[in-house]
Amino acid sequence: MSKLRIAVQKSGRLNEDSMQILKDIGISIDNGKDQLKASARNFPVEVFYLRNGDIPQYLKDGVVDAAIIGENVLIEKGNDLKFVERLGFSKCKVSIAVPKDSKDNSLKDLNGKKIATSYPETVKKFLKEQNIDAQLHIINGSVEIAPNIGLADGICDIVSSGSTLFKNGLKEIEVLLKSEAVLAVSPILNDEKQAILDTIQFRIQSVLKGRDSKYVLLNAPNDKLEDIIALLPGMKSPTVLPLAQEGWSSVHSVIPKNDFWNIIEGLKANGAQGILVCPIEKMVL
Ligand SMILES: Nc1ncnc2c1ncn2[C@@H]1O[C@H](COP(=O)(O)OP(=O)(O)OP(=O)(O)O)[C@@H](O)[C@H]1O
Ligand SMILES: O=P(O)(O)OC[C@H]1O[C@H](OP(=O)(O)OP(=O)(O)O)[C@H](O)[C@@H]1O
Ligand SMILES: [Mg+2]
Repeated sequence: MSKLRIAVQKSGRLNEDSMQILKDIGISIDNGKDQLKASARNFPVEVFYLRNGDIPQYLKDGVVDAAIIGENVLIEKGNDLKFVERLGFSKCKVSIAVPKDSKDNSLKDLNGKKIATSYPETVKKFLKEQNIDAQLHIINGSVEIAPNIGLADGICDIVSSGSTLFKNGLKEIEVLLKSEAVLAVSPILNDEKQAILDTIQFRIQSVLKGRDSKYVLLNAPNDKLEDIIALLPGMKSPTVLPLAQEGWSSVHSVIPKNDFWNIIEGLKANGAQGILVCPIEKMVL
């Protein structure tokens, strides 16, 4: 039986969350130190530990079948490579920034200027679309230092918290794209491997839905049940069970994590008591 070869970043910002998601979908890997390849014990998967920046080429060549990779790198080096799932971690932007006291305040001010970047293809495409003619200076790291040492007028690099820009006295003037870790796939996948990928994708979706939701249990006075139920979406609708105490019910439901506090405050305002909130490990619809 064939195995699906999945690439993950060997070390760096994506590694830990990538290994965690594989673990959460039930793929156990014996991860020996300095091992570049490992087989899962309980699933037809082989994991390859590679540099994030090298992964697009391996996908194109069919050397690996799938990969957990930053979307920004896929855009820069992936040409027509597709991804099948956004994974919700390593969120960042790719932005253009200039010294904060510079008179350049918008993209058009960079006409005829020099931009340092590790993302030349992304920047070239963007500048062309925007009709800006700037020169690129390609460097692999510490891009934010370039304007301070007279290497360039501006930079284009990853921005997350913004602290690297701040520390180097830079201001963001344009966001080219937003990125997060994605599950990318090789265009060369046979049916057997596609079936393994489908199973992995289904499991990942169950884990991600679980992470985005909370399970809520509460006691509700029966005369307020209608209002309380109206606040709770549930998977189909909330479960309502009578309590031993007359006039009260127990209500169970699933709520989206990002609306959590609003819903809880609404429940309390409608007389809900003993509200319990539990994490959901996996959610299979
Ligand atoms: N500060 C950040 N906050 C959030 N995500 C980030 C940040 N920096 C990088 N990323 C994301 O994580 C990915 C990996 O970044 P990291 O710095 O670990 O590796 P790298 O040096 O770009 O790659 P390689 O594995 O090729 O050495 C980036 O491509 C981007 O998608
Ligand atoms: O907005 P911030 O939260 O400051 O994050 C942005 C910084 O993070 C990344 O660098 P990293 O720390 O990965 O170092 P690297 O350049 O060696 O990859 C990126 O290249 C930026 O420099
Ligand atoms: Mg980095």
